[in-house]
Amino acid sequence: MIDVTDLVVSYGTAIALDHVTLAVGKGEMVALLGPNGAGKSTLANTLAGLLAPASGTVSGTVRVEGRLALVPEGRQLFPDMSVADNLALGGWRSGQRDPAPVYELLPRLAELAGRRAGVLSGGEQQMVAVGRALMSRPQVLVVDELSLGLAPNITADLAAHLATLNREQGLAVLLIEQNARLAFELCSRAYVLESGQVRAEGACAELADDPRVASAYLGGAIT
Ligand SMILES: Nc1ncnc2c1ncn2[C@@H]1O[C@H](COP(=O)(O)OP(=O)(O)OP(=O)(O)O)[C@@H](O)[C@H]1O
Repeated sequence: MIDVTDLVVSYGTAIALDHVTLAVGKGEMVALLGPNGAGKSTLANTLAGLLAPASGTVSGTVRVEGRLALVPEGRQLFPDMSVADNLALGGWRSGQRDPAPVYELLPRLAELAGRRAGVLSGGEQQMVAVGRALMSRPQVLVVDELSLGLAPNITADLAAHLATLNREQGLAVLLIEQNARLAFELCSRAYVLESGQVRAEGACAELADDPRVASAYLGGAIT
């Protein structure tokens, strides 16, 4: 669903992604781990076509099959708009107006529909961000830091929703996370990005035993 080959993205002279190659197959859940500044959001934004041409230069190949939707870092909701209107914006490009399928998956959103997004809790806002992405009926979802600022039980609840979508609807997911434990629970494969380079990749079960990866979880450099 996602095929990235030799991707280089730089901001002026600063290289954010340095010859990155990665893939997400049909129905796969794949994790992308890495410390702050590794280039994770740059990759997410490149995949979603959000990289402003003026801010970055790009080379390499990015191929996406089907519709890709992004749950951006920090949710990026419109705080003064209602939950229903935030969801509607997610369906704007695909012409999908009916939120019923999203309410069916995330029933709490139906209860929150009339509330202003800005007054919701962090977990509720993240649920809106996930719901908004699902409004476009994507075949592949890129989630940039699901767990950011959320309590573990809220994160686990949202993660369970993603796992259900993957299992029941074959939604492919690229889960960008700093919480490696969560990523390894959900995903079968992972990549570790550091300083813009893929420094480790493989099955989560194997990566979890790799001391270099353990060091990356703690924010240290991979040697
Ligand atoms: N618009 C921009 N202009 C200049 N430099 C940028 C821009 N966006 C990101 N960078 C730089 O590119 C590098 C990668 O940033 P990016 O946000 O992709 O990392 P990240 O892994 O998502 O980090 P975090 O986990 O902290 O969100 C960083 O050094 C960052 O300072």
